[in-house]
Amino acid sequence: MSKPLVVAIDGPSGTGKSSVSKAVAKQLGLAYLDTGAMYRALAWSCLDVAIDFDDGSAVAEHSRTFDLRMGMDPAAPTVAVGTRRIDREIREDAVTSVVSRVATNLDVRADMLTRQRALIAEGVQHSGGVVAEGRDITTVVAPDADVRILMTASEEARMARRSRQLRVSAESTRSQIIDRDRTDSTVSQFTTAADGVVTVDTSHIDFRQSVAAVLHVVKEAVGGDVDLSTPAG
Ligand SMILES: Nc1ncnc2c1ncn2[C@@H]1O[C@H](COP(=O)(O)OP(=O)(O)O)[C@@H](O)[C@H]1O
Ligand SMILES: Nc1ccn([C@@H]2O[C@H](COP(=O)(O)OP(=O)(O)O)[C@@H](O)[C@H]2O)c(=O)n1
Repeated sequence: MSKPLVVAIDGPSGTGKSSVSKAVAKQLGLAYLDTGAMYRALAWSCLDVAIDFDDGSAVAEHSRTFDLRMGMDPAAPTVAVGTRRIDREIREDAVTSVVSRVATNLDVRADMLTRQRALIAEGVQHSGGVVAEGRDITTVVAPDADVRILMTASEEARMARRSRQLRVSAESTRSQIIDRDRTDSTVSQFTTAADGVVTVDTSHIDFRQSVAAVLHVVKEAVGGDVDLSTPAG
């Protein structure tokens, strides 16, 4: 890759952001940043040290001071607080059900913005670029990214994927994703594409086709600078 490449991908839950972003980062030899995992890590850490979620300033203060460490290798991304790895813990219901409470705290978002921009700069420096995904990457965190994509999918497709992924009923998935997206959308706009953002609708395409669709958008945006010949590892 001749020059740094930043790919920003946003979208609601279950559209395929994480899995597709990881595969694209692998294919392009870039770092991978899961910004949702950062909010999840904060929620986990607040639970761990028993911070009252109703106390917005205590949550924001904790966000500014906790020792969050993100590993950005797309083949094995990691999340830790200090030396404690919490990759599995942040996916548990206890965290999923409270994560929007920390993510809708505007002081928390300001802190995460600083952390995320620093991580993107690190990805550019060490890996020649980064694929960063979340809810506000194309609009707030990296509005100048070389490639900006909004992944969408029908509510049915998203619920079906999540229930398959978590092995739970579609109904219990509803509150996990639809209600959470509704709360999240009070602070970030991730259901319609902002100016210059390309929409990739994954409702009727499978995972491999979604990866190919994103790679196609990257290629269109940066042309010959991208080598798509290396197979994903
Ligand atoms: N285009 C697709 N078609 C079918 N399943 C998909 C597709 N993209 C992702 N998946 C699967 O759907 C589930 C949710 O994907 P994930 O990447 O976690 O979504 P998000 O990060 O947007 O919440 C995963 O099990 C993933 O393998
Ligand atoms: N850029 C981002 C990414 C995630 N988030 C928050 O973090 C939560 C978890 O994000 P996630 O990407 O792990 O969630 P899923 O889309 O995988 O369900 C979301 O529900 C949002 O509350 C955010 O506010 N801004």
